[in-house]
Amino acid sequence: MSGKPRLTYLNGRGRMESIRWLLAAAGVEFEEIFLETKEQYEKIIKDGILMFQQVPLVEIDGMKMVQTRAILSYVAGKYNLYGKDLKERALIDMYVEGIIDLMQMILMFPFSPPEAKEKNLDSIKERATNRYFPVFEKVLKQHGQDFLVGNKFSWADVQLIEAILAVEEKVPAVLSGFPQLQVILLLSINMPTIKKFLQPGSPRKPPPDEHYVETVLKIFSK
Ligand SMILES: N[C@@H](CCC(=O)N[C@@H](CS)C(=O)NCC(=O)O)C(=O)O
Repeated sequence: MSGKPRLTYLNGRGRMESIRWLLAAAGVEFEEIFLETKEQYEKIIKDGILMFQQVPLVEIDGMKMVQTRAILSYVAGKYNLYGKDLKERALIDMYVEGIIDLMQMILMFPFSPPEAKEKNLDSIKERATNRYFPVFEKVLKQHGQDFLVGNKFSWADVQLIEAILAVEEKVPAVLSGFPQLQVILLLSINMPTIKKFLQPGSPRKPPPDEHYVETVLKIFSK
C-alpha cells in the first residue's frame, strides 16, 4: 500500500464527499476505490471489511474505518483541524453537527420523488437561510475573526464551505444577505489546498446526476 488513505465508496458525493473535502483541505492525497456493482459491495461485506455493512470505508493508519463522523473526527484530529482544547472541540462538533443536518437534506434531495422536488428545494433554502447560515454569520460578526473557532482554520470551516457551495449550486443567490459568509468563502476558496480541490480534475465529485442515483439504488437495494 502507498501509505495514502484509501477511500471506498461510490463515484459520487454522498456521505464520502465531506471526507474528501477534509482530507483535501488538510493537503492529504488519497486513493479511491469506486463501487459500481452490488457484487463488489457484497464482496467487501463477505470479506468482513465493513463493520456495519455500510460505506464510507476509509483505510487509514492501519485501520479500516467506517462511520462518517468517526472518520471525519479522526482526520480532523490528526491534521490539527479540531481546535486547541476540549471547549474548542465542543464548539467545532456543534457547528459541524448543525451543518451535517443541513447537508443531510441536500444528500437526500436527488432521491426525492419528482412531485416532492420543489417542496424539498424550498425546505433546503428555508433552512439554510433562516436556521443554519444566520448562526455562522453571527459567530463571525461577533468575534470578528477570519475563521469560526479559535481564529484558526478548522474542520468547522471546511464543513461550512462545502455546505455553502452545495446550497449555492441549488440557490445561487443564497449568500446575498450574509456578508460574513461571503468573506469566509472567498478566503477559504483561495487557500492553496482548497483552491486545488476546486479545480477540474481534482477528486471533488460533481453534483449527483441520474446515473449516480440509479447506481446508489442498484447497489444498496435489498
Ligand atoms: N451512520 C453511517 C451511515 C452509512 C450509510 O448509511 N451508508 C450507506 C451508503 S451512503 C450504506 O452503506 N447503505 C447500505 C446499508 O445501510 O445497508 C455513516 O454515517 O457512515
